[in-house]
Amino acid sequence: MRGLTKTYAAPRRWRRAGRDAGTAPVRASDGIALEVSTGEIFGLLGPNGAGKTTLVRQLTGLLRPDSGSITLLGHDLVRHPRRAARLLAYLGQESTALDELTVALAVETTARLRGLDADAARRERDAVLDELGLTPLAGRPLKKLSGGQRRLACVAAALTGGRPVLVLDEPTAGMDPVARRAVWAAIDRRRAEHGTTVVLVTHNVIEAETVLDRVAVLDAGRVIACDTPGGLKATVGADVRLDLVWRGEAPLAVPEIAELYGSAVITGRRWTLRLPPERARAVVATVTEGPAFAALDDFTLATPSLEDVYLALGGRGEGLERS
Ligand SMILES: Nc1ncnc2c1ncn2[C@@H]1O[C@H](COP(=O)(O)OP(=O)(O)OP(=O)(O)O)[C@@H](O)[C@H]1O
Repeated sequence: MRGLTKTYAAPRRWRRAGRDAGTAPVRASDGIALEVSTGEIFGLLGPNGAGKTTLVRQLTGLLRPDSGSITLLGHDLVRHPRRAARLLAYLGQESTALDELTVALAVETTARLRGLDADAARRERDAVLDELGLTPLAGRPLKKLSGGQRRLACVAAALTGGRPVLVLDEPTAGMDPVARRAVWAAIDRRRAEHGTTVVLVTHNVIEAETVLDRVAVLDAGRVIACDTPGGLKATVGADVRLDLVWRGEAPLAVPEIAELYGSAVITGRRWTLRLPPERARAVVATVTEGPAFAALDDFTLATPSLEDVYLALGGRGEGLERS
């Protein structure tokens, strides 16, 4: 992608009414340039409204950019947007098209639509349902599943047909940890066995750190950083994060604790501190004995995460998931 821009006009009826709120056009892609290599698991990370879905809808040929170019496996997708459907599998945020079908039929039909013959489609259906732990739900209509189960069935459909590129918009949203891990493993396996390229939108920092080769951090339609998770983390330096959760009031009578008061980010009973490792060790020694320990409910010490990178780059951390 080169120089991609997309501006959403304010709805005409709002402009006519001359309302102030929401009448400004929104530049949802603001000169985006990204190169994703074959076989890469590439992530788009950012809070609500950062422009991730707008970007993947352009990549999948569903939304025309105002300017810029997109080349996918040698095809110009701005000039020929329909070619995207033959090259990639797209899992959008909402997938209601398959709702009336059973899980098995949804997967099998998708495989057939992607050109597999009847036998191959059935074999692939059985394999992917097994891989994602969906076999017990195979006969249930999607509309009668829980949100997480339905999402998992949609992932199963997206994985069928052996498309060389997968574009997945928050594939694990609403899933429990077992389902999430099954999805991450299935994605990883396709990359290892078939060199599949994956573009994955996520709010989930753990997902980003676990499965992504590289990640682009988006904010207000721009790429504000792009690197491996490790490379991004190295940019925030060696400080570690210490979270202290007090049972009630913080023990400010302990001088070492009172000293930290000014530099802590306080959320209810939780103090979050960013400290050099040496200093963090000294604070841990203080809080694990005497009156400070008596006042302590819980603590965690962690090396920098992508969340820290995101905050250091000026992103708003509240949109990110940490589980
Ligand atoms: N059809 C539309 N018309 C007008 N504005 C839109 C439209 N779709 C999105 N926007 C605006 O464009 C910006 C980017 O939206 P987009 O859906 O791409 O964000 P996102 O990063 O995918 O967010 P989320 O994490 O909530 O899915 C937002 O400010 C949004 O309000």
